[in-house]
Amino acid sequence: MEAAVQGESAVEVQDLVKTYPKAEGNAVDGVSFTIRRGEIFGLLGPNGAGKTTLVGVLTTAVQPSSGAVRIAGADIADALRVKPRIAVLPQTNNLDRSLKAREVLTYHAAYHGVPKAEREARADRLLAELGLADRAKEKVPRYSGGMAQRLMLARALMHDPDVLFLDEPTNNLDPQSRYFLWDRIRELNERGVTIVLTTHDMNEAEQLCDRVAVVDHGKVLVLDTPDELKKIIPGGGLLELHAALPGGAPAATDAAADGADPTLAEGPAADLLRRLRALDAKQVEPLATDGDGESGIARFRLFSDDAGALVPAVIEAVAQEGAQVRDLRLSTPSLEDVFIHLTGRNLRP
Ligand SMILES: Nc1ncnc2c1ncn2[C@@H]1O[C@H](COP(=O)(O)OP(=O)(O)OP(=O)(O)O)[C@@H](O)[C@H]1O
Repeated sequence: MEAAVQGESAVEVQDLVKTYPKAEGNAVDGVSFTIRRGEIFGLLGPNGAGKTTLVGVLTTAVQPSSGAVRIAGADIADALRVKPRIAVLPQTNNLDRSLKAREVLTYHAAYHGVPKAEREARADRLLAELGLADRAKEKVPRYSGGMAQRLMLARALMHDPDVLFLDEPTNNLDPQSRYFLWDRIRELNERGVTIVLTTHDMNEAEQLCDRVAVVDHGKVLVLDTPDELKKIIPGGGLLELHAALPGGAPAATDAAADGADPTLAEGPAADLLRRLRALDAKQVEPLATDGDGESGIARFRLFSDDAGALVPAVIEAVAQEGAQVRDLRLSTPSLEDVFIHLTGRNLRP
């Protein structure tokens, strides 16, 4: 290994910009950050935020417009040096359907110049580790979606990369396959592989990632550990209220779901929201409402350092509106709360 590889940084991104021809604005808009060697790094962002473009640049698939990127010490412009250091687990199955599973692995390693004895041994080890040993001689089309995903992960590891990019790796997997993949990702990381994980699954990011970057409109909005990011939310505690409204008609919170200011709307949900906002919480948020108009259930979240202390006043506010408490839960903000807090609720194109 070269000296640079042994340094602290697996990925260094400086002032990176990517502008697509004829596009409005930059898909990646002046981004700088560092991914440390040996960490599991999460990339979160709404659709169109720029994650795919960013990962495309980091994996040499997309040409940057300006800025600098180094992967394991090598300049991204030097693809011949970068490519052997990285591997990508794509979101869609791009396995060669004419091959048997084990051939997928050995051919890939041969392409990367791994000596024969080593690639044979590595293929057997990876097939065993990924639970595919007894299906190694089957052709790719006979593989289920979950098996294909594991085979693609094995393929990605055949040339022993320093940095592994995973693009929504558990999208469309059943819970068993998801947990299995999470365990393998952790094991790989313990063996020293740096992982860059793009995901829309906030729980996955929270479970796996040492640090997370939230990207939107081509910029990194925040970058920190999941625990630190949760401190962004005003108030360290969360109280979630579900209340059955008098006469249903939860118009106010429907309006909120569309991005309108619910305080402008009329109706029992808006009245209750106003009462809750008068309490000693740092922030009160209406959520989308369940209901059939007859018995609408309005849902609210109150953020406060001491959310438990709000319980009596919340119950009283509900009673004063002639509503009924259906559920009242205390918790701490999740990464999803942070994500919504930073990127909003509006649908992206
Ligand atoms: N080849 C392209 N040509 C022009 N514009 C593009 C191209 N690829 C992406 N874009 C635009 O660049 C912006 C960022 O897109 P990108 O696919 O990188 O976002 P993303 O965060 O990966 O989204 P998703 O979560 O939906 O995959 C979007 O506005 C998108 O429309």
